[in-house]
Amino acid sequence: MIVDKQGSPLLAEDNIRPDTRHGVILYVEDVSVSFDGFKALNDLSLYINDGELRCLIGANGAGKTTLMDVITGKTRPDVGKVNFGQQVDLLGMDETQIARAGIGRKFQKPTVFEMLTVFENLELSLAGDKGIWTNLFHKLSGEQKDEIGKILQTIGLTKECYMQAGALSHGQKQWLEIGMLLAAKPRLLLVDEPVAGMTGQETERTAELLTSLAGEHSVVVVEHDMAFVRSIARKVTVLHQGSVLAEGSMSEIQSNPEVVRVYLGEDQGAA
Ligand SMILES: Nc1ncnc2c1ncn2[C@@H]1O[C@H](COP(=O)(O)OP(=O)(O)OP(=O)(O)O)[C@@H](O)[C@H]1O
Repeated sequence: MIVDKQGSPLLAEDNIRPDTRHGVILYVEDVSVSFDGFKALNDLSLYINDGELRCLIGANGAGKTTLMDVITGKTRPDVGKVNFGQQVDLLGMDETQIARAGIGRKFQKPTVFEMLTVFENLELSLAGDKGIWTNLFHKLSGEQKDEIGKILQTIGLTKECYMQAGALSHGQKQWLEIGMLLAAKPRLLLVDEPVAGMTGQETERTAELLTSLAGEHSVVVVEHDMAFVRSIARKVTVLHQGSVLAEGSMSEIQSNPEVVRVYLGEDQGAA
């Protein structure tokens, strides 16, 4: 769930409408980030199209997390431009404002409310900004119930709706958290290693889920599991030493000698 500094859920109504008339929802241009003189991002440029599903890969330390941190306002770049649509300058906004603008981030570890049911978790993400307990006793409108029903269907947890979230499998918790993000109707979703620790079946289901979200949402997935990346990606961006090394379809990436040398080399058998 996306919350503001007071812990209140951010609402879909808070979202602004990014100008995507050129088909691009996220512009990252010439961005550099240094930590004590070390360049974690080095003159990086990247464009995410409206409604696309993009996979971001790269060795440990390539800069993937730093890039997500820059987009979501957690880290300020030394130089560069980051725009949501053509007009909205994300570098002039803080983390809460960026989340409110319609950029949702899912971290690797699920953070659902374990003591509450699946339904209640979604209810909290959807309902007003009056604090958790008021929200739980606040009567949902028919429209809100429909909305939760739709999200439950999307994340495949309709049957588990009255189950305590703590009793869900690891994969189900990940899907619930994606559902909680969806309640805020983000235009752009950043998803960090969604299938780490999942069973084969859960991984397949996650591939279907993320693929189904593209179109209505733009989705950027950071993932090391190459089989998973191959199963969902239409376009892959490879980061290396803080810059974009290559971009293209999975087969273009796999046959790029530079990518094979610096990233896929030892993994090529599995990839
Ligand atoms: N707060 C920080 N202070 C100093 N160095 C940092 C900081 N954050 C990241 N770095 C360094 O920046 C580089 C890029 O890190 P980043 O976490 O973005 O890589 P990554 O591609 O996400 O790696 P991983 O796949 O391991 O998560 C690394 O060398 C890391 O040690």
